[in-house]
Amino acid sequence: MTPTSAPARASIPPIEVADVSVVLGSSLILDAVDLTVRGGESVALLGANGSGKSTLVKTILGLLPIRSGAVHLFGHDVTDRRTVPWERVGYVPQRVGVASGVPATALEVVRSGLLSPGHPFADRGRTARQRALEALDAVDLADRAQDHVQIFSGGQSQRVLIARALVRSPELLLLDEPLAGIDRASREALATTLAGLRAQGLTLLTVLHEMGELADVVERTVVLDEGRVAFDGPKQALAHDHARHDELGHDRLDDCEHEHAHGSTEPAIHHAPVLTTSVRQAGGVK
Ligand SMILES: Nc1ncnc2c1ncn2[C@@H]1O[C@H](COP(=O)(O)OP(=O)(O)OP(=O)(O)O)[C@@H](O)[C@H]1O
Repeated sequence: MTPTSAPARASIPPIEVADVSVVLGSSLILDAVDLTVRGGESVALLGANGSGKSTLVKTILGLLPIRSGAVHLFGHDVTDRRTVPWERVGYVPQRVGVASGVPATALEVVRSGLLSPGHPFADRGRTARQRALEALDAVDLADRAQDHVQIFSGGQSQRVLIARALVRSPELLLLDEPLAGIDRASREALATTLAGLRAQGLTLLTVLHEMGELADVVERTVVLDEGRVAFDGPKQALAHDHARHDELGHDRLDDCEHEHAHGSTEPAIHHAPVLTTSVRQAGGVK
């Protein structure tokens, strides 16, 4: 097999979701979803509860059966798991409690990110330790390496999970609701961490309920609505749409839980707004 050349590698999108439908139980959860994320992009995946965000992320990772369409990670079909370069992909699941009753230090949790099928001892040795310390340093927790994760706050736990995802130096990071349930200071620390990763060229796909502190880290937003892509475009276009709430009236915004004062001229970027026809037609929807 001819090795892929560097320019060809660079032009292959980290994520390519083409016309993907997913059925779980007897329900169509994803309906003909298209999503291409190019190298170095930072994309927020927004949508109301149950719109299919986590399902899409798990589908991208090849964890759920695809009814139709195809998902490629770095050009490799995810249904053929053995061919996918998983070391180039990091995943931070929806917070599952980093401690989970297991007495482990932050360093041990992060080292466990080096384990993979066929490499049962990859977390051992000096190099593994060094890599784990570097990953903890990237989330500003190197000084807490020997602390037990049971005593960590929600935000610190989230950063440990990010460090675990970073320990294999991935080029693509998928994060499922990293801001959920953590205090403001931790959210700001996370935003700083992700901004730093983005500056290093990492590709980011982040599931969010609202952009909040991550607004500056995101350049493009994709909104799911009942399993379909309802919007895909620059975050500014979505902010503009949301700022029109007052003109539209709340009967069009029955999914709105945002906190900004209506009547404010400040555009706010939140979770899945009910999109207006104008934005759908303005080229935001693909
Ligand atoms: N294994 C499953 N079997 C059947 N239905 C499922 C399964 N997993 C998820 N669903 C359903 O799929 C829909 C989408 O769920 P998903 O978790 O992807 O939504 P989400 O947008 O991530 O929501 P949230 O913001 O609440 O996390 C929901 O209606 C959910 O109940």
